[in-house]
Amino acid sequence: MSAAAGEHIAAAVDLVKIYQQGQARIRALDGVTVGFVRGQFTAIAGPSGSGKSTLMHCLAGLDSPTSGQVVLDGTELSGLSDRTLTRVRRDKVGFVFQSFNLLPQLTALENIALPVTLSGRRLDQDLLGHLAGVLGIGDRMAHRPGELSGGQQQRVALARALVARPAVVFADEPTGNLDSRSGTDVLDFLRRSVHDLGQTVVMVTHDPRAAACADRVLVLADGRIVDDIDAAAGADVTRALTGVGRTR
Ligand SMILES: Nc1ncnc2c1ncn2[C@@H]1O[C@H](COP(=O)(O)OP(=O)(O)OP(=O)(O)O)[C@@H](O)[C@H]1O
Repeated sequence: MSAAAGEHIAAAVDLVKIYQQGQARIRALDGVTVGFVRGQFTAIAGPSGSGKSTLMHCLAGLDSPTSGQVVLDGTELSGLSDRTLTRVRRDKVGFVFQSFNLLPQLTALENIALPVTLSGRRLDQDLLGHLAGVLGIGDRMAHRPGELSGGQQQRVALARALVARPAVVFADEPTGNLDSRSGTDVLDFLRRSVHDLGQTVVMVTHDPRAAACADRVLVLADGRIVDDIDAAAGADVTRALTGVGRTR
């Protein structure tokens, strides 16, 4: 897998994550090996408690595995100091969360610019203009999150995640708090960002319809990958997921 890690923008090798809760040991990840190629949209699906968020958090450097390796854009994450890990996350990763996670006191524009500013880089005005246009938020830039709808807030969060041109965008249930129309817009945008801008996107979802928008669907159960569906080749994702009652 070391060679594979070289071909992949993100890779995990034999990841194990054990949570200790009192006397109980919960094996949230049980030996996950997987690579993500550049410019692909991958969904991580599976039932509640199967380890989707844990896998995403380990891949993104938000959590550290009990054992195993994560390589993100050529950097092996294990053993990095908290400070270095924070910098790697800031420079290489864009995040989109179910709950938007915008700073309420900042305007939409300030929220979008924050990760770039914090890393000491210049905001790419052309990309910002492109993203604002595609997302339809150009006239909302001076608004604070409290003055925006949920769908608009998530579109601001998408612009924030994309404008720094991260190696990988990780999205955790990005449509979970949205009505179906706004959810569809978010998924369409993620697809376009992959196919038009070459962005790599990894999205955790329990929704088979959301997973069906991806090129590839990894199915987790009990901390293991039990299926790897090539949706780009026309596999029927909704049927594959719902047929076996795998999603919550
Ligand atoms: N901080 C923690 N401490 C203890 N156990 C945890 C912790 N985080 C997750 N777990 C456990 O690890 C397992 C995997 O959790 P995880 O959140 O990764 O699953 P998931 O597939 O994302 O679930 P959901 O769809 O409900 O969000 C579960 O059994 C969960 O209870």
